[in-house]
Amino acid sequence: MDATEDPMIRLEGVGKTYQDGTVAVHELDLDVGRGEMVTLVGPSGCGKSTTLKMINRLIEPTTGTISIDGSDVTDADPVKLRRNIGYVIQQVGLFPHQRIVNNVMTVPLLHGESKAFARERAMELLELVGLDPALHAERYPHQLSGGQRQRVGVARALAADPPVLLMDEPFGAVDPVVRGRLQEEFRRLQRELGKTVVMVTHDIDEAVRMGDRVAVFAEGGRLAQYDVPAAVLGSPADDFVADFVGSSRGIRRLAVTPIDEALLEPLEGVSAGDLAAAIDIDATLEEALAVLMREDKAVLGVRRGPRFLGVLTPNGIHRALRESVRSAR
Ligand SMILES: Nc1ncnc2c1ncn2[C@@H]1O[C@H](COP(=O)(O)OP(=O)(O)OP(=O)(O)O)[C@@H](O)[C@H]1O
Repeated sequence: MDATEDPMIRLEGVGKTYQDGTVAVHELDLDVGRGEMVTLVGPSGCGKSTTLKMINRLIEPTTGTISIDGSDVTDADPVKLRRNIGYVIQQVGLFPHQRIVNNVMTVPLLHGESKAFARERAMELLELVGLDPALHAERYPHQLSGGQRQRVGVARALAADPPVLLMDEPFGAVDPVVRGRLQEEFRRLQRELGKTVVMVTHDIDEAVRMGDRVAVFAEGGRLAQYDVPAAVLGSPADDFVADFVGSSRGIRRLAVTPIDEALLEPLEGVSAGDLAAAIDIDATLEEALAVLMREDKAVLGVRRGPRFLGVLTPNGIHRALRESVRSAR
């Protein structure tokens, strides 16, 4: 996919200066491809939320243009526009006195669907986001955990089947373990459904794990770098980005670097006691290392489906990291 050719979302020269003179976003150009997931990351106050809210016109830009699927958003009726863009925020904003199923049904009902259809759709969506409708549909929001409420928020945002989803720190309020699982599941769901997603986070780990591309914002709403995770980690555009991604970026790269078949070595000569269970070639180096550590082994088998391809050694992991730093430059 070439994200630049026919983007789903295009921001051109977009700026926002608030009435008190605060420049929240400065001359921003940003394209998001169809089906792409882009993360906006940066320190507090650098204009990430403002950028997101300009896309669905919760905030009007002072300069520049924003288009979705080729149409200028300023020409659209804001209410209609927002109905066609899913929006997930940290404090989900569920209606406290409505059952979970009714919370999700709201959106299809707003679109004029029948009650029966809306209910059926809500049940499907709850299942899709990993909540058992039989257990959770009839509960009230306060009877759910924070992570479960976040799932309901995602289900509700997906209810109108919008092509675009905007998410503002959607997993910020849940504990790290639940958060990791939600991130992983959401990413799978996003790929499966082919949604175009823009997600704000202040967490660089979350940004590089989840984004196809990462936009790093600096103070004053300046876009410091916009690139694939491996490039942001491997060759930061300037000192600000280098500092922001931090000194542990070598380690972070593990999460975004796939296992390359060229790194594998033959099985011959590896003693059975050193060999960990085989992992699929689609896994990342981080997952490979996790298996090695969990099983306390030195060498890892790698397969594609049922076919055994070879073994990955610590030496191979090291080479892969070096290679991915070089290719990101
Ligand atoms: N209504 C407003 N009036 C004036 N300044 C505002 C207003 N809303 C936001 N700002 C300022 O604009 C800048 C960008 O805010 P924004 O919320 O977009 O940042 P952010 O990157 O999302 O921050 P955080 O990570 O803390 O949520 C900040 O300096 C903020 O104080």
